[in-house]
Amino acid sequence: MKELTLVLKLTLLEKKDVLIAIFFGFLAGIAGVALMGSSGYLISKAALTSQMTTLVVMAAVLKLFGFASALSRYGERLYSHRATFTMLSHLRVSFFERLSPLAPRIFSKYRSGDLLSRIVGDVESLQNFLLRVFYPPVVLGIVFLSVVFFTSFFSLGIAIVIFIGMLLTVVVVPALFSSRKRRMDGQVRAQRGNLAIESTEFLYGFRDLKIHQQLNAKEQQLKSDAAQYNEGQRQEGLEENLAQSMNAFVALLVSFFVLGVGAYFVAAGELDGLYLAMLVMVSIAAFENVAPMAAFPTHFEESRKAAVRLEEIVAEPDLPQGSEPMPSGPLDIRLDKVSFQYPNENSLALDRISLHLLPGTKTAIVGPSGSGKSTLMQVLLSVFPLSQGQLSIGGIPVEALKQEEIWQQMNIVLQENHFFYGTIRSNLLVANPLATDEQMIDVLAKVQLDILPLSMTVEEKGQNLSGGQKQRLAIARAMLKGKSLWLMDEPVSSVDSLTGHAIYQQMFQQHKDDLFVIISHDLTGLEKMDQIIVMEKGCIVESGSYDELMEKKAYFYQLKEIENSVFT
Ligand SMILES: Nc1ncnc2c1ncn2[C@@H]1O[C@H](COP(=O)(O)OP(=O)(O)OP(=O)(O)O)[C@@H](O)[C@H]1O
Repeated sequence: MKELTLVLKLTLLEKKDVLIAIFFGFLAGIAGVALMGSSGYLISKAALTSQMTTLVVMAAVLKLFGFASALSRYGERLYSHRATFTMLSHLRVSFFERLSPLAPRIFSKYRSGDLLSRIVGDVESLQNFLLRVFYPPVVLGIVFLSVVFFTSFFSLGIAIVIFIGMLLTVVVVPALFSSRKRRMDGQVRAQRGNLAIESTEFLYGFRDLKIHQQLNAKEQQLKSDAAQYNEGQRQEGLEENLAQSMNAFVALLVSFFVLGVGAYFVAAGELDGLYLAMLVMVSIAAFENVAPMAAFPTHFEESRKAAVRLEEIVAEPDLPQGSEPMPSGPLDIRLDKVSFQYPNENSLALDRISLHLLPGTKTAIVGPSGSGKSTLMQVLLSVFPLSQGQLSIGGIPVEALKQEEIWQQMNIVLQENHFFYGTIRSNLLVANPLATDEQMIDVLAKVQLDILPLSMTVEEKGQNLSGGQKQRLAIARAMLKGKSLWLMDEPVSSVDSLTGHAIYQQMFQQHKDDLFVIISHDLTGLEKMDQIIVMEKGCIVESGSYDELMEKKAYFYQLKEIENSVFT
């Protein structure tokens, strides 16, 4: 139950609706029982009396109970569903708020299909929490206790039979089916997750699967996963029907028992025969609503598992966040023996990196593939928590700063940049919502992209732009942001070298006082950089200006020699 605390708390935010739903649920249940009971009484009374007025009054009362039952059921449905959907919206908002800070790291742990299945499927499953787990037992319990109390005035024996029947149908039968269900439920949930994972991979990788002629094989796999999931759901449905039928059967047996015991008491002179039909009808009506209780363990287990699966995603400790404001003025970045290890990896991706990056300087980070350059960039962006060491910006440790404030101060261009469906204008406004058309045209010109009109449509993920155009649009976006810390990971790798160098020249000339950190595979043009950091296997193996490193004739010099030999 502990796992459902958050859902319960969010449900109780709509306390008023929940209480009204319980009240109407009780009213509908008790009116239904009263309707059946009074009809039983009316039948007996009609057989024994010829007094018309009594019969007319009884018939009117019957009608009243009928109306009351229907209206109360409507009220119950209205308020319980309103409370449920409001709770779901609270849950989605609270889940999203906790998920969004984890977004940069989340895919190292979960596949997107799995995330989708959890976010959509599990949140959806929790709609059953109020409707089938929380309030029906409360309503049923109150209705049953009222019925037991009422029948005890006529016959204690019958009241005890109904009470035992209640224990059987509300507790014993559901408990018998719950362990079978628990086993089955785990399988169906895994099958659903699997299907979601395979479907998203199929969609993401459609082009590559087609190129490599693997589409049919993957399609077959998907069909077999879907068939397994369908079969699992079918079995689950059968099991649920079996449990409900069993419960209805036990309820009917109890009503027969009430009839038998009642008849015995009438024969023994312990019960007035006038009330026998009424008590049997009361019992039938009270047990009428009990069949869905067989599904209670199913829904309880489903809600519990859904809550656990959702909590698993967001339970990951968030990065420590402080509240210190970002210092104003030029900012420096200092790394002091910073190490970083990816979760579930054995070796360090960054090993005791120490660096001091000053305002007004340009630093290039170079090194072979897999040496840790992008990881260093992610650490500078404070996306990952450090395994060891300290990172400070403007003299303040990053743990003391708010993550959003850190990003607020940075012009960031990553290897892969996202473009939204919209226009060039709307994609530029992401960086600076207040930018004017003139400013946007100006930055487009600086990255030599002014042939693209601001109103041009950008398709999803920028599919209608070339690789180089996307990179230049990302740089234009960073320029528009206009902050003093520039972090760029291979920003012009898909741009021809002439245009790439012209863009760098523009940036460096226009932003002389800013701090630039640029990851580059390309070793040409690094003469303009103030500092070059050479990385290998997560360590800094060399650093210095271009001339210093060339003079040293060590690692960087050798890389340069290899590059020259390849291109000459
Ligand atoms: N999300 C991740 N989870 C686990 N290990 C990772 C992850 N990302 C990178 N690594 C590992 O960390 C090491 C450094 O990778 P990184 O991407 O920083 O290298 P890089 O120098 O930027 O490479 P490239 O030049 O090819 O982009 C590599 O061994 C890589 O396998």
